[in-house]
Amino acid sequence: MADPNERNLEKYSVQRFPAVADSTAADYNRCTTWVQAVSHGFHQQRRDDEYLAKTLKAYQTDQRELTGVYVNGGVPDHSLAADVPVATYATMRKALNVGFGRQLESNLVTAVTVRGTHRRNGILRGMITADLEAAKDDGLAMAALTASEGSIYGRFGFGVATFERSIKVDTGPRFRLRGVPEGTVEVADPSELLTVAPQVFERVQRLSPGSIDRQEYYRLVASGSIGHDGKPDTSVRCALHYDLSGTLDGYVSYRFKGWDHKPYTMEIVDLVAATNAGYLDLWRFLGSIDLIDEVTWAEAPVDDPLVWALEDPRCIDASEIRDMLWLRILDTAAALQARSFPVAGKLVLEVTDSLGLAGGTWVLESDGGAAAVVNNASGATPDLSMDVADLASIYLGAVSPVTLTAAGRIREMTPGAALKAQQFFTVERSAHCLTHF
Ligand SMILES: CC(=O)SCCNC(=O)CCNC(=O)[C@H](O)C(C)(C)COP(=O)(O)OP(=O)(O)OC[C@H]1O[C@@H](n2cnc3c(N)ncnc32)[C@H](O)[C@@H]1OP(=O)(O)O
Repeated sequence: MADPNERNLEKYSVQRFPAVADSTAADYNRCTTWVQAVSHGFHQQRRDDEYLAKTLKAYQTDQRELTGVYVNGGVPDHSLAADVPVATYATMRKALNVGFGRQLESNLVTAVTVRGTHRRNGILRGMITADLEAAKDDGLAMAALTASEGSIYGRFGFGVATFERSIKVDTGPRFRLRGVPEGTVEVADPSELLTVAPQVFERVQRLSPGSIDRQEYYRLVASGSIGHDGKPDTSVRCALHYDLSGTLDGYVSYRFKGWDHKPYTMEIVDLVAATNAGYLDLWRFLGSIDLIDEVTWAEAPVDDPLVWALEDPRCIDASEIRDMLWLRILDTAAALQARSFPVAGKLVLEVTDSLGLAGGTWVLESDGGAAAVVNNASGATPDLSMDVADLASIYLGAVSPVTLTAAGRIREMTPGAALKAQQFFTVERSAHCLTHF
């Protein structure tokens, strides 16, 4: 642990190891015990061998690095054994779309748990500070996570970078979309998604600011190959969208909630479209399914073209707008240089960082398209001053710097600089992330 107090050093030891899927490998048991500890931490059931095998296979494909924190010395009789970690943490590396097609390799943090009997001893702080420092030392400029609670990660410099919301769409007679279909939709066997889903998502990843490249698990879930219990989910159905030239450019996988659930509802498992037409045509299809009154989606964009395509936008009952992707800038100059800024000009940004990873004052100069140059400007008077978490929140346009100034989070030293920064950090379409991890 990076920030260990003496007590923790004596009490705990940390092991970091790659996920292995080979059940005959020496490390397999350590990995399965680690997965069981994660299930425990998230109040899920004990996992059976099938679930463990499938999960570790997917983890190995993603090259996940697992961290476990173990109690030193003995544990009391009858309690969980010393080889069961009291805390878990995992990382993998995936690309983040930072706007205008640019990709930034990022350190994805997931599976963070600390056993209730060891909480609030600084174990999370130790794990996360060590990992963020190591990721930066390894040349990464960005870390990302999705959070179980909104109060945990701001203190570590993470800021909300995308939102999502749950929608219920009334697909009764008033469900009508403007325009006409620009392709065709065909029903397919869900197993087709094992190959099709990653291909379609690869296009979406190139086109969508805020998108994170998906882990292996997604194609398994979308195709019904694995459900929450590790068994195949035979209730999953799927439809594919083809553009006018016959190229497959979108899919939806969905399941019926059952005849005892009223209104009769189709629940979207995954909806991915690489074209605007594909997205709307898949909704046309969903709206046309006989015997179904409602379609629900828990991962809908907040800025959703569907609202504006519907003749009656009140068909959508939206609730629970939630923070989704949280970003943590590890290297300010590298993260800014990774982006393309759509306006030309210059901004001087002061960034504070309580973990000491990304703080400083930077001159950002953009030519309005191809290049952004970032120079260290220590001593210069900044136009704007903000915490590194706030820079993460404006980085893909999740919130306007004008709003963060009004909230007292950003300090504007040069009048008008917050509005200028809003224009700088604009991306080509509202950031949305379809990848939970
Ligand atoms: C990316 C993901 O995986 S998100 C999933 C996070 N995991 C969960 O929600 C599972 C259930 N919860 C847990 O396992 C634990 O309570 C954790 C992981 C959230 C926290 O672990 P702990 O080891 O207790 O945290 P730690 O003692 O290092 O606390 C670090 C700081 O965060 C604060 N903190 C920890 N948990 C919370 C919380 N749930 N809400 C608000 N603040 C919190 C602590 O007060 C402490 O603050 P300080 O250092 O500024 O004084």
